Amino acid sequence: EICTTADCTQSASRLIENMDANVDPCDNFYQYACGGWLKKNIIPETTSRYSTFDILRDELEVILKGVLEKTVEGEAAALTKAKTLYKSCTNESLIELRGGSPLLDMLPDVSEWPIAVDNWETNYGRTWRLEDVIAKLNEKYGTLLLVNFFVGTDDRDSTSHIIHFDQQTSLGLVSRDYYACTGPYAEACRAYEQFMIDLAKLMRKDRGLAINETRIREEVTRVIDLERDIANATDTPEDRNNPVLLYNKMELGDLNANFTLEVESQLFDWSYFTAKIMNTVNISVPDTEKVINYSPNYYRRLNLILAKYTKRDLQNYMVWRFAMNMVVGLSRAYRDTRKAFRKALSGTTSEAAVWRQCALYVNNNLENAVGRLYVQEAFSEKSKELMEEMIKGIREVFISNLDDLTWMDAETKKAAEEKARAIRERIGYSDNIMDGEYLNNEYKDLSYSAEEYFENILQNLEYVQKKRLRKLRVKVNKEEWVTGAAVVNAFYSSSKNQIVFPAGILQPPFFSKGQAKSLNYGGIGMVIGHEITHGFDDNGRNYDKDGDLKDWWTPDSTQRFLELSKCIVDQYGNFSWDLASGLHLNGNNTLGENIADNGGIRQAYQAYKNYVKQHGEEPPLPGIDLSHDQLFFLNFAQVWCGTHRPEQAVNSIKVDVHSPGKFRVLGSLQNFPEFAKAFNCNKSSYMVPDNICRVW
Ligand SMILES: O=C(O)CCC(=O)N[C@@H](CC(=O)O)Cc1ccc(-c2cccc(Cl)c2)cc1
Ligand SMILES: [Zn+2]
Repeated sequence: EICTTADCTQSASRLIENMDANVDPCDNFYQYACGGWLKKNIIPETTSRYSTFDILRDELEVILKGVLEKTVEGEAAALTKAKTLYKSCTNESLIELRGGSPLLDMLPDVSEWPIAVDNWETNYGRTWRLEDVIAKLNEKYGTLLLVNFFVGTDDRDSTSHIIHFDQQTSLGLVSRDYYACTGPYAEACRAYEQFMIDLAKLMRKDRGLAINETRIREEVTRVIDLERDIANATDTPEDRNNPVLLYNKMELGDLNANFTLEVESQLFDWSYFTAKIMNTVNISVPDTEKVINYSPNYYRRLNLILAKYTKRDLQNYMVWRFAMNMVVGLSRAYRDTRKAFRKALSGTTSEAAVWRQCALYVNNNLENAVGRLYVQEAFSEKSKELMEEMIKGIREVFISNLDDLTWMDAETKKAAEEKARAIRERIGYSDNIMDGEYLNNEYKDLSYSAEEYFENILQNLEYVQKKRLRKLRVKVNKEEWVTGAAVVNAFYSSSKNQIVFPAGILQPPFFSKGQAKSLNYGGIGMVIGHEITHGFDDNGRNYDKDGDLKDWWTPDSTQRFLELSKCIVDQYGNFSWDLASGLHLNGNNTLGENIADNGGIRQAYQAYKNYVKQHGEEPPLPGIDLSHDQLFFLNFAQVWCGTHRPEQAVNSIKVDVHSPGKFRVLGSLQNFPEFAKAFNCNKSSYMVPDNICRVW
């Protein structure tokens, strides 16, 4: 009784197409699962990473294009706004006509870019204050530089918001390693420098100003030296992976006392700076205000750096960081200054189609309006209850697995179970987005012009910042979703102790109500287990069931957790990635994701076996001679059939907390004996290492 429904037929052919049955699954299961896909697919020139997962996102963008281009009479105002924003973004001829003016006209608002004007000292330098520029770029342009001020959830009181001072977390180049400018980073540095030179020249030309190439190069060199110093002043991700150590609570007034910052003998006034930002949302902040300082050492190092540079250098740097991101909203000449830089960082030789960029932009900025359009078009309600059943089963497996853990004592197990039971789930989309009133209210302060894309971008930048800053005196809304619905991804929030599965990921190969359960459990089941396990990874484990940073572990269980995690750090750190010129994965920075992957596969598989025990074996799939146990692993692996451009590989190995797909598949299967059993792999094969790692 082979299953010959459309779903079974389609999934069977997809599985067969992607695999390479000539490869021994015990030698290299990734090659076995994806060999067919790798033979058939070439990365498009417009993308830096191409995989089954990325193709789902590309397909989602096609759906967004359809719904954003469609005019619907009498629709909610919020939906029309999304379509207007999209139209302004795709209005290429008008954007071309406007050249660089939209950017050139607003630079005075941030005290101008010295490199692109004459007499900057006279017109701006004299009254210039570092606090003013950092504050303006923050509260109005969403550009957080030098002093990274933001309002966020209080780690130790997840119902409240609090002001945070952090190190600069965004750099012009990908990460601090790039500033070595040698080896794989040389081209990126060169292209970054040329990008700044070309933009400065273009702006001076458009302003009818003389161009002194030597002068420009000198200033550009100083800007990059400054940024390199800033990068080297930041704490590394390894230094920042323990949220307990990051949590330095103090009073605003203490910052002036303990963290001196001085520019050309001008003292940075932290209270004045905070007021400059918070006054824009009418919130007064006294010197006794409690704040969190995530990076005291960075601020101490920063002062030494500021002593080496002038106001002009700092201004050149800050406006550059803003301007470099704004060229995407301008004419071809301005976008072209960024081409070589984009190639050096991602490997792409051409921009994505404009409609794609615009669909992505509108979805990122109006996620609830676009989410509504997407859900109406592509989501089936039936998915919700099936997901609830799967989540229930996988949660139970996580909890029953606690009994097997010899390394955790009873007291900690009890707390772990309570936290697992307390995890709240969000599936598909928030009901709010289906309520026109709610949606219109969320976007009531936004109004777009179909002819002014650049101004629309500025409006969005300010809107997002003000919305965040206004939260300071407001309680955290734990019901709020941490993501839009039109998103191919899933999430765990440690402060909300919440797992989220947006509509966008509830589709094949992850999930389909008509596809075999073995495929659903190997797909979305794995993701469900992954998200649950995030609550217990090296970061999530520090938060209790209410999402507060509170230690619920006995010292002994903590000690054992760290020992077992070390096994995973070493295992993934041993993977060398050919696409990234042989660089090894960073076992520390990817630990949380690797723990989540290793937990997820185990929980999903066991939940599947429980399902089969209860409902009986499923009928075989047509044309593929594999058991459903084997199909579970095959579908699991095929999520990550894909490849990266070398530039992107170097980029992601530095900043992505996820290991590259191939190693996520290989690493988690090597640690899971049930895989070896399903494929009868013997002890000596690559997929069956001598010692395996296990945490959850
Ligand atoms: O876009 C990216 O590169 C990140 C995607 C990403 O991992 N998102 C996760 C978001 C998060 O981390 O909680 C959600 C997720 C997606 C796929 C898988 C999965 C499926 C099959 C096999 C393996 Cl080894 C892993 C596990 C988790
Ligand atoms: Zn994850």
